[in-house]
Amino acid sequence: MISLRFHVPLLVLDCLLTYISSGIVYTHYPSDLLAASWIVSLVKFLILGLVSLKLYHPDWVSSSPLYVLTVCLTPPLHQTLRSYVTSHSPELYSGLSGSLISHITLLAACLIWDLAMPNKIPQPTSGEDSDGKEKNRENFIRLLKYSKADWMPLSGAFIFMALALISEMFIPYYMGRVIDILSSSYKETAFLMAIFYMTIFSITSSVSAGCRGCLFMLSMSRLTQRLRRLLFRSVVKQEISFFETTKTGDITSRLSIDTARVSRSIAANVNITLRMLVKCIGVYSFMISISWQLTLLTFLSSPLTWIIQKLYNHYHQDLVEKVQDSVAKSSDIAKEILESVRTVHSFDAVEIESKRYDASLDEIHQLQSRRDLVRALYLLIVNLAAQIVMLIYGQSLIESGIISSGKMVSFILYQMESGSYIRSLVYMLSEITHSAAASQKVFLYLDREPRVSTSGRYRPEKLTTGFQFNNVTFSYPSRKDTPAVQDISFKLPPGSVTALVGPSGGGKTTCVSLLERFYEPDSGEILLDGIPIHQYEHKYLHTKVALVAQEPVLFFGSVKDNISYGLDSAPEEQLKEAARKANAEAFIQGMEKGYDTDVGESGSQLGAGQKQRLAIARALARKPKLLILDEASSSLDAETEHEIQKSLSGLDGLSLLIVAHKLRTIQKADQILVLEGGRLAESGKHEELIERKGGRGLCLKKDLLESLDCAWCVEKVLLMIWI
Ligand SMILES: Nc1ncnc2c1ncn2[C@@H]1O[C@H](COP(=O)(O)OP(=O)(O)OP(=O)(O)O)[C@@H](O)[C@H]1O
Repeated sequence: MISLRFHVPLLVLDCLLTYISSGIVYTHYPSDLLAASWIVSLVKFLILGLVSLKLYHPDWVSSSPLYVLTVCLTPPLHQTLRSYVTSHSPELYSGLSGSLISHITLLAACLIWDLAMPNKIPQPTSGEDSDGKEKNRENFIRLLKYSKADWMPLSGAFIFMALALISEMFIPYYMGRVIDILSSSYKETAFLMAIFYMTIFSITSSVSAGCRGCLFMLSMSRLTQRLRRLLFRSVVKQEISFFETTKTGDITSRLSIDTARVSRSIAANVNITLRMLVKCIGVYSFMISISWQLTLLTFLSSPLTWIIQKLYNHYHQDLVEKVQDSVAKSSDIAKEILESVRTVHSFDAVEIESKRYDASLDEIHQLQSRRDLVRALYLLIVNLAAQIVMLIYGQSLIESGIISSGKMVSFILYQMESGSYIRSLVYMLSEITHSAAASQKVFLYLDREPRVSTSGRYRPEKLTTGFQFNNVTFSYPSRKDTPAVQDISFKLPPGSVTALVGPSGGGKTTCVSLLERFYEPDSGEILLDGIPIHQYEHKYLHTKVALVAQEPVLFFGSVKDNISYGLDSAPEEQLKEAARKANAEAFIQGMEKGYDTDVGESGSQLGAGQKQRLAIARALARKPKLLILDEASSSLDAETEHEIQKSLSGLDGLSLLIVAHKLRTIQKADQILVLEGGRLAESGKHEELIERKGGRGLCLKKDLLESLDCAWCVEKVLLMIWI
């Protein structure tokens, strides 16, 4: 933002104009210097404004008039404030010193703005595309748009913030006055007035600060909530491979930490901008009015502070990122242990796992301590350097009678205030740098479109010919060069039962996932009634295809909630009928509250067989055209399985696709598809496959036997004996 091509000519011209115009105006208005200083500023603004438009600089196109306006307004504003508040007689800045101070103040503000809103922000590590440049400003504006709904509390917060700041600024001034009154000839009225003003400003500042904090917190939490809601919606609709390639810890940390940080950044940015503005015009006006020499000295120490700050920011940012990573890692560990607590207990690994978690906490602690130490050192160096220089010089000014000790006290208080301001500024600077990165990450997820499109709109009244795989080939995104299924073609006619069999890793589950549209085939097509399934409306398709997995996932809630899961509305009779067909009605009615019984977290209050029957009922409640049972009867006894199959086969037009290991399931299937190494090795009815018993699929070789999973081997052995 700071450009020599822009600032140096402007400063020179400003000094020249101030010198000439002050001389002219002074001769015409010797008695009203306040009015004179406003006229000088107006003239300067017109000329400098025109010139600044010529001094083209890309970064300054939008903000140059603001810069000129601030430079021109600061001196008369300062004079006016000073004459009203302190009864000082106004004076004209007639040369280099006045203009220099205005420019330096503003340049310092620009520098801080530059630091607060750097052009380059840390790039996300996820490898997602991003242009990076100017992104943080764009993100900030986008965040402001998200905050539109909170304009009332935010405006209130700004007003209270300005009030608090203005009141704060007057307190040190009146403290200095009290000291001066006490150390010189005591005047009671002046003393009481000073105390009165001090009290009024203190009360106003405290009340306003309280209201400001409250309103900021309110709008911040509302924004956080809004962002979380949007982010969750966007994340949860992503395709399955997104969740396979993105760590859960990453997603949850974006939902919880990054969203909060991003909303905080609004308050932080506004804090910086407003505080800079009010402090620049206010605190530094007071400081200059007390002693311009000391103020200049404070400014001269700024480059040193700035260099230290740059170094600090660089190191601190690195540490903050490490802390964030280790926090995410630690929550991943905790999650993993808690999710597999049964295994941990059965292997008596409680102590080992606790130690693993302890180690992750220790790592966080070490990193946090290092970060805090660096911060403490930084503050110490910055504050000490500035204070010592100023105190030594201040003492010489008092000794030579240039300022009174009361004024020196006021100055020190102002300087301390600006010190505390720098502290919060530094905190907010790092906060803003990280919130820029955080908002980048949040927006990346918010803007991410699922790779599996859900834009299909086709939803016919009637379906007639069923599903069909046409030369389908697919590789998982994480294993691009090894196809999980290759050139597979088969049909699932309405009303038929198809068994998918084969050794582990053969591609059975992959076929199911493709039917569910968890992934998109790399080549070939999956058709429903001759139309590619991606052209169907997403919700419609998922009522036509229902999946029951081997270990079905149930959700916390009642039996009824679980059966009607995902359905907008379903009459109770429809749910009961589904439960009946799934052979679940008897056990549901046997429960204390029947359909209203809670199933516990993830269905923990139900047995494995009951869970499977409930999951089958949930699938049937949607009245699907294709029901996929992915080893879904593994926990059912033979009789229950038989009952379920009987009721399912009675359903008109329902195709069943069964990923099976059980002989009895295979025997009854209309077609058996044998998948090996991702290819369709054999297909046909049970009898046909047996007739072809010399064929590959049923040939029992020793090496093949070893490579197959246990259940499949048992099936083969049984088949051989049976044959
Ligand atoms: N999410 C995944 N990411 C990468 N590769 C995968 C993924 N899921 C499966 N695979 C691989 O794809 C191939 C087919 O796996 P698939 O799960 O479809 O076989 P399967 O016949 O269902 O096996 P199982 O009977 O053990 O479930 C295997 O080589 C497997 O390692």
